[in-house]
Amino acid sequence: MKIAILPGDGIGPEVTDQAVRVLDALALPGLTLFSGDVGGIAYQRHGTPLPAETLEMARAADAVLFGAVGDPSCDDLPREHRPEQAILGLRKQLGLFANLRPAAGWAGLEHLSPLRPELASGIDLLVVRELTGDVYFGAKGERTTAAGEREGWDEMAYSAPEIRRIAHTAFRAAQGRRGRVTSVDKANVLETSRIWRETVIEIAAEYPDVTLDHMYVDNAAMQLVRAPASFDVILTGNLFGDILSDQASACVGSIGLLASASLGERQTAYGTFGLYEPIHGSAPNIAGQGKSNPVAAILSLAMLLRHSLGREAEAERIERAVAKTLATQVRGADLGGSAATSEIGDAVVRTLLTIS
Ligand SMILES: NC(=O)c1ccc[n+]([C@@H]2O[C@H](COP(=O)([O-])OP(=O)(O)OC[C@H]3O[C@@H](n4cnc5c(N)ncnc54)[C@H](O)[C@@H]3O)[C@@H](O)[C@H]2O)c1
Ligand SMILES: CC(C)[C@H](C(=O)O)[C@@H](O)C(=O)O
Ligand SMILES: [Mg+2]
Repeated sequence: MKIAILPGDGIGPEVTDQAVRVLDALALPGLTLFSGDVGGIAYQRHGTPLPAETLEMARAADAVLFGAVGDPSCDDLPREHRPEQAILGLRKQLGLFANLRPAAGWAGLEHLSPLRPELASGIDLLVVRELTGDVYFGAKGERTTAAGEREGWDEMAYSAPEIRRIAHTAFRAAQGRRGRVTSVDKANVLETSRIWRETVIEIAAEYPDVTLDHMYVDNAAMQLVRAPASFDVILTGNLFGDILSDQASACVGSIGLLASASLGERQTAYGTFGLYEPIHGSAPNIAGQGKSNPVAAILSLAMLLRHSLGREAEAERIERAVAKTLATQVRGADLGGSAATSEIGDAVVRTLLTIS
């Protein structure tokens, strides 16, 4: 079993280190770890945010554990050199079109949500975000208007095959959950969303056991804070999914808690090849201060073990260790506590070793 570790920038290395410690504590036989540069650090060392050797390392692995990319000192670079291009390039080039972002309320953390505690504790949803299409990957550029002013433009497109495959992911996920898919779009305005909605309806016919409803994204953003427990699976495009998943993280307490899996079609000897990362970014405002919450990275490792390595028992063991750690008040500043990043890692490892 090969895992490529790509820590990246800012708090990426801090939180990934803690996830790797948890992985080490499991002492899985036959596991080899490789690590590579990605993002701003890769640009500094190799002149590109996604060096060919990093991409090859990811391709050759059974799974990728990714930290975060983003470096404010790169903000003025041309787009192709900016750190964020690395994660977009990995997703696209590895065919990782299905991004799973689960968000569930944590017992004992309800008071950290800006929502009323009874609303926060009822949250148990999965954002299924399409990850290799939409306005992210359309043509883009800058031009001059007739009046001689600068104008930026980004093309938004979704093809029916792209929509069909992510719809299948969402319906299958709903079958293993509460059997409900809410497809989120902007079909009252966007052509991409009209095709999206019609295609999702077509695929729904193959899943008579799943209930489908549709919501415009503006209403979905409102319902997510008004009645978050009403959502089971949220099926949506790349841009809307990016935004709604950060919002869902605040509803359950902190962005430092939300993990993700990015999956494609490639099967390995042990499961589905995938890339696993917290939904948060490189958080330059707290990087290097031991203030980052490594829980999202540790839970991303659990998703890796589940989906790519076929290690459900170990995935659940990590999830139980995290739940117990949070329950014992070992919490970082984002959760109102004072534990440092490494202390949270220590506590998860310690707890892991006491449960089977
Ligand atoms: N997949 C990725 O690599 C990814 C994801 C999102 C943003 N980014 C990049 O990260 C950089 C910063 O972006 P941003 O500030 O908008 O988003 P961010 O997610 O990095 O930070 C948003 C806020 O949440 C806090 N936060 C994030 N993760 C935390 C954690 N684990 N523990 C405690 N607090 C945490 C930060 O301190 C900040 O206040 C940008 O360059 C952006 O492009 C990368
Ligand atoms: C860094 C950025 C390109 C990325 C995205 O928008 O997909 C991030 O916000 C995420 O959620 O993973
Ligand atoms: Mg995001």
